[in-house]
Amino acid sequence: MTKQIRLIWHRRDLRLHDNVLYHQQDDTILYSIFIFDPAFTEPRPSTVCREWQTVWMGPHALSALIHALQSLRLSLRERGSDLWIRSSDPVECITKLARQVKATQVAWHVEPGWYEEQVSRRLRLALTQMGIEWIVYTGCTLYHPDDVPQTAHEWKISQSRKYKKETSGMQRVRQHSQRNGSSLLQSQVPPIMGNFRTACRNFASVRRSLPAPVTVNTEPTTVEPGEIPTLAQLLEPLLLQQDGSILGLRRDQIEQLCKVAMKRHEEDSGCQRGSELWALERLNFFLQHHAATADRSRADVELNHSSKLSLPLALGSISPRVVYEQAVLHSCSWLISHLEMRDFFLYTAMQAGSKIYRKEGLPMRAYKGEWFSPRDRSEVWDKWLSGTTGFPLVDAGMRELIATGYCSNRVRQNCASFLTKDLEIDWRAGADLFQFMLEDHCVGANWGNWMYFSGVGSDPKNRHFRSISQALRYDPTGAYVTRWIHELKDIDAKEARFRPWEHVSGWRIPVVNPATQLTWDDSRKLNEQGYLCDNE
Ligand SMILES: Cc1cc2nc3c(=O)[nH]c(=O)nc-3n(C[C@H](O)[C@H](O)[C@H](O)COP(=O)(O)OP(=O)(O)OC[C@H]3O[C@@H](n4cnc5c(N)ncnc54)[C@H](O)[C@@H]3O)c2cc1C
Repeated sequence: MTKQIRLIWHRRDLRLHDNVLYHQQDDTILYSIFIFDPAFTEPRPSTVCREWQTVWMGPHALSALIHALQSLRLSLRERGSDLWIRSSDPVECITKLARQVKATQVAWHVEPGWYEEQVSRRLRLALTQMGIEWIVYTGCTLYHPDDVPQTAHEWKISQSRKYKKETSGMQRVRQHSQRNGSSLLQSQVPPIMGNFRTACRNFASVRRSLPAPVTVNTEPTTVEPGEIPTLAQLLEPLLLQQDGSILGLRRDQIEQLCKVAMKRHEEDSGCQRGSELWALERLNFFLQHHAATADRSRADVELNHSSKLSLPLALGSISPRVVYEQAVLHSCSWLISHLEMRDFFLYTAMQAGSKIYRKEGLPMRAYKGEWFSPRDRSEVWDKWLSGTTGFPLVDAGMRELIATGYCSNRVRQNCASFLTKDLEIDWRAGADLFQFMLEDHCVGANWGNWMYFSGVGSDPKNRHFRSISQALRYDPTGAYVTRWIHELKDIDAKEARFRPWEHVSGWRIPVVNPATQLTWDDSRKLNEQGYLCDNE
């Protein structure tokens, strides 16, 4: 029998635990590679307007990626293998390397996203022509695509409360199928998130996670391992850009963002934030000490009010199934619900392909509003992205995002609602900017949530957040906004944290009428008593 040689192409699956690519017949020789695709670090046309460019992986995301790769390489070296690193087009690189090591198979994971699927498709074609076997698995979701309903009928019946998994038997037949050549599912997933989650829960079971391999069977080669680029090297193309060309950002804004990310990168190099080891420790720490008392209504999650696992989940340095298993052990049901929510957006992205980038989105019903191009509203666009709209919750969120690449779900929702429903700017500008800024960017979660909160996604309620009322409810002491808005630091009046234009001399004029940022009840309260905070 010919010796099996498998080349493993790592994408957003930067882990050894629960990684099916490392589970093969014992005598298969394994080689692993990660490729920096220039498409992710070099400017590309933005989704929102022709004149602007964007960069898919911004400084914060690149910083975490480097940590995750350093850690994965070390783990592979400890197991007798290595992680090869290259910077080039993945298809050219893999086909060349496959020839060089005489690979009989190339294996990789599905990644939601149109471009990501196109690269996967090109590679499948090239390998088929070369007569090399290819194997594509799905490892990013909680529920495996082979286990969820496959037909419109199955989706429908499994949404019913009366549906009984044990009596159906439909899903058991598919339980052990692993191979999945295309990331597209066979039938349309339900457009409403709640229906999707109920159907998955009723119909499918979460597969048991796989252990990390103790050793990785490999053989010496003449292949150069390659260096992991430094953050400074990866940021070079970005820093060469002209003023305003990247999503309208000024050069000084880009330089500042890179400076902040470089500083954080150094600070985080000890713990290797985003890596597999960091993620597993974070999961245990959070579940043991904080999950039971986390107040998930907070805009401010600084004190462990949420898991902060979005970064390793986006990089694939932690498996959603491992998070699930630990959440079950600690009876943390809300965390499981959030993983299901994540699945909904990933499945939608896998299914919709390039449609998630359309202005009209994937609406439940046609969107009736008007959107302006951010170029036509460049002044307010700049105020929104730099955190100077005058509204503390939105401004704090954007400033936290710039400083860390992260802000809580509540804050992201408010920033998205404000841009699209108050400033009436095309939602895709916001999604492009978040893609560039977020450390935890994930195509499905980012583009899906943006569609959802701008009214062209799967939100049946078409929510419009009133940012002052939201702040009163979710940041009632104003602790969050004072942390990020230094102009509010020395102001004692609590009311000023919600309506600073009334209390802080020289405060910028808010970009929209403040009355639009209050619910009807809060508006009445303000009119009647002249203030919003009860203790003043
Ligand atoms: C406009 C907008 C853009 C977003 N972009 C992204 C993105 O690019 N990447 C990303 O991972 N999340 C995104 N989210 C979802 C959410 O804000 C983050 O996942 C969450 O804030 C991460 O914090 P956490 O890990 O502490 O979450 P927890 O509350 O602890 O939740 C656990 C995990 O569940 C998943 N999750 C939770 N909420 C959502 C959600 N609404 N949608 C999808 N997954 C969810 C995440 O993987 C998260 O790590 C976005 C939300 C909005 C409103």
